[in-house]
Amino acid sequence: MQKIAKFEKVSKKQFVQDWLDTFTTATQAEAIQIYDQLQLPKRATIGSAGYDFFAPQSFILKPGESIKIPTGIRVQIAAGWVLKCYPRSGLGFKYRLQFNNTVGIIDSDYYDSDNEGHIFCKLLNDSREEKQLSLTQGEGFMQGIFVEYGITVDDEVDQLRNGGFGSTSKQ
Ligand SMILES: O=c1ccn([C@H]2C[C@H](O)[C@@H](COP(=O)(O)OP(=O)(O)OP(=O)(O)O)O2)c(=O)[nH]1
Repeated sequence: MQKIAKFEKVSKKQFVQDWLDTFTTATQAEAIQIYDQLQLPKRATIGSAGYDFFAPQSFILKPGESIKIPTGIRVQIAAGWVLKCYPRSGLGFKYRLQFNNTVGIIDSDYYDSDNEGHIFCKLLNDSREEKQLSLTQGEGFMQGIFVEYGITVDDEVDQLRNGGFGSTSKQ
């Protein structure tokens, strides 16, 4: 198996800033407490492809509701690889849990961006059976899979990334 990546927590400063931007009623003390309890993503078994990301905080999602989650995690990825994030299958089966952006693509050069490569996720409870999703802090909610990719033979891109969603189209 090729070892091509390493998960880390973003800095406490970055996490607190992003947490308070996202949850405007949260306090700094709450954000610090959440940061201190963050766990790095893990695979459940030797044969699992997906690294489970664990909920930084408990939350409830009613059908039709969505939530943006600053995971507190960044990842160093070798060139030529990408991390693709999906909802955990069990939550998909039970609640049709979706990402607003369908799949989270985490590029290797996101790590060096101005938000430290902080991975965010936007979840939607798309249940058609009026099922409310209740997730406890520390429970897995998304899985990330490292995938190798290629580029075209005439690819000459030389632009550098600095930022999250939509950053390369802003320039
Ligand atoms: O669910 C996601 C998807 C993306 N990202 C981060 C990592 C990724 O490297 C960066 C840019 O994402 P993407 O390339 O998918 O978005 P874009 O809107 O096309 O932005 P860009 O113009 O920066 O490529 O945002 C997340 O944290 N969570």
